[in-house]
Parts: sequence; C-alpha cells; structure tokens
Amino acid sequence: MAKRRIVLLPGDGIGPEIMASARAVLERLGEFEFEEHLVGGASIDRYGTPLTDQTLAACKRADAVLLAAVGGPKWDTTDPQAPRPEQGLLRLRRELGLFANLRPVRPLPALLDASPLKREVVEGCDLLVVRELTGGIYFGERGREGERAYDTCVYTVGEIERIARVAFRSARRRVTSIDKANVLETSRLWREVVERVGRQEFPHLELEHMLVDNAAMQLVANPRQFDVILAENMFGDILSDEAAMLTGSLGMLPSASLGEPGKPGLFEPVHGSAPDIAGQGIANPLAMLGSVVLMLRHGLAMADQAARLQSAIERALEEGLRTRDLGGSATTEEATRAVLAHL
Ligand SMILES: NC(=O)c1ccc[n+]([C@@H]2O[C@H](COP(=O)([O-])OP(=O)(O)OC[C@H]3O[C@@H](n4cnc5c(N)ncnc54)[C@H](O)[C@@H]3O)[C@@H](O)[C@H]2O)c1
Ligand SMILES: CC(C)[C@H](C(=O)O)[C@@H](O)C(=O)O
Ligand SMILES: [Mg+2]
Repeated sequence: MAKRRIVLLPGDGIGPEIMASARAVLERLGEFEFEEHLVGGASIDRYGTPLTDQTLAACKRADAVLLAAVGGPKWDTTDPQAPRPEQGLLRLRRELGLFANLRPVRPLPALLDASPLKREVVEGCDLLVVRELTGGIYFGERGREGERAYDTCVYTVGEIERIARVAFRSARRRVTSIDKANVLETSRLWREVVERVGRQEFPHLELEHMLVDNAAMQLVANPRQFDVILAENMFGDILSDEAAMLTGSLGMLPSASLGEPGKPGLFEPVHGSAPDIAGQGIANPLAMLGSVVLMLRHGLAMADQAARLQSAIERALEEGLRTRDLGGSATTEEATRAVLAHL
C-alpha cells in the first residue's frame, strides 16, 4: 500500500512541542509521508496570512491533517483588519468541509483521582460531544459600526440535518441535543430539525433536548447521564472544554473533525496553544496523541495501530505518568518516552 500522506501543522505556543511527540509516535507506528507547514501566528509572521493557499492545497491533497494549536498574545489585536491565527483554523475547517467535530470524553481509570470532580461522579462516564463546526455564529456576518458591533448566528435546515445524523449514528442509546430554544430562533429551528431527523430516521434511539445553561450544570453534577451530546458550534466549543475536566485535564482531550467521506479529516487536540506554559517543555502531549489515535482510526483506517497507541497511553498512565496539569512533574519529552516504551 502507498505510504499515507499526513500534513503536520504544529502552529503556535506549545504546538511544536506536542507535535514533536506526535511525530515520534507515528514514526514508531509505521511508515508515513510527512509534509510540515506553518499555520496560525507562525504563518502570519512568515507570510502575512494565517493560512496560505499552498498549505491549504497540501491539506486537500493529504490523507489526513494533524494540527496542534494556533494563537497567542503576540497576535491578539483589536484591529479588525489585522490577520488573526484563529482565522487560519476556521478557514481550514470551512474549506475542507469539516462540519462534524467529534470530541470523546472518557475518563481513564488511572486518572479518576486527577479530576477536580469526585471519583464517583466521573467513574464510568463515557460521552461524545458532536459539535457542528462550519456554521453558526463563527461564520455569520460580523462587523463594527461606530459604537456598535455585531455577530450573526445562522443555521440552515441542511446544516442541522447532516450534523444530527452524525450524532444519531454515533449514539448507543441517547442523543442529548443542546440549544437555547427559549431565546434563540436558530435554536428553535435546531430543535425542530433534530426532532424530525430523530423521529423519522432513528426511532430506536432516545432523544432529549436540553437548554445549554442547564447542560453546563448537568455536565459536572451528573455526567454519566450523557451518551452523545449534540451541539451547535459555539455551545459545543464551550461545553467540550468543561467536559475535558472529567478526564483530569484539558490536556487530555482529543478531537476529530470530519466532512464528507473520502475527504481528509483534521485531527487536533481540543485545547489551544497554552501561551502560559509554552517553551517550557512541560505541556501534556496526550490530547495530541489521542488525536493521533483518532486520525489512525477515522482518517487512515489503521485500527490496529490506533488500538496499540491507545493502549500504550493507558499503560503509561497506569504506571504513574503524570504531567504537571495532572498533578505530576513529567515533561513533554518524558511523557512521550513513557508512551513509546509501550509501543
Ligand atoms: N485548536 C486550536 O488551535 C485552539 C483551541 C483553543 C484555543 N486556541 C487559542 O489558544 C490561545 C490560548 O487560549 P487559552 O489560553 O484560552 O486556552 P488554552 O487551551 O490554550 O489553555 C487553557 C489552559 O489550559 C492549559 N493547557 C492547555 N493545553 C494544555 C496541555 N496540553 N498541557 C498542559 N496544560 C494545558 C493552559 O496552560 C492554560 O492554563 C488563544 O489564542 C486561543 O484562540 C486554539
Ligand atoms: C481557536 C478557536 C477558533 C477554536 C474554536 O472555537 O473552534 C478552539 O477553541 C477549538 O475548540 O477548537
Ligand atoms: Mg475551544
């Protein structure tokens, strides 16, 4: 079989540190063809734009794209004309048609005491956030007029139908659809469409609607009630960082962004570039390595290698591997070596 072609986008902050970990693990797992490109702030500094057409074209040609993180205070600006690192990521998601962002939240047995929540609250929890990724307020018209600024949230029936189907297909028993239908018109359309898709196409599955503010509370009070959480773009963004703490740290949560079958997926940790710890070599690489697991499984159809890597991560944690965010002192390199030792 031809070597799988992976585009690596290390990005900014801790991005290059955790990408080095991903690359080391991939090199141990098989033979891949890597192509590395700048994205985000690093690309602004070099080319004046957070995503060049060349990088985008390379991503479109790839079998899968692995991204670490973009952004940081260096590029934070209130100037609406200035390029921003995050625009590069949003354009990449949009241009690759990656409308489905899957964020599995499965607290590992070795880390039950690392969560700020009580062990009995997180034990046995196994949920999936299915976040709509190419619509909503992230992509609506925005602007500033004198003393006034606005962002608009738009969803179409087609956009809601396709993400709802992903959520129902991923569910074992129940989909909890998140909205703010007591206030927002987009949420009322969301609820109506999800209800219809569920009733007509997935009648064997339970469907529940939950207002987003209640969902934020339920996630820490009783997270085991959830199977699949289906959310629009911004609600899914916020709830997934919250859900990460069930696993012990934001540094543990991986994600897969998928579009139409046959098109490359984008695999990236849920967290950002962590400017507060960048350059110190202490970032937790496990969300990045978990994203490699998802890439092997969903992006490259390499289920055996995915299972090997997942089990190596779990065994390293069982043997006591803890980076600083998990209450330990292991460096990024030590964490990588601990995982490699089990591959
Ligand atoms: N996908 C992405 O590229 C992505 C995602 C989220 C945020 N961002 C960007 O990252 C920048 C920083 O954002 P932020 O500080 O709000 O969020 P962040 O996720 O970067 O960091 C939040 C907190 O979690 C910690 N943290 C995150 N990942 C960690 C890891 N792997 N190991 C240990 N600790 C970790 C950080 O040190 C920080 O204290 C912003 O520019 C933001 O836009 C990018
Ligand atoms: C960096 C930012 C644009 C991004 C998002 O909001 O989608 C991030 O927070 C994420 O969760 O991937
Ligand atoms: Mg986020």
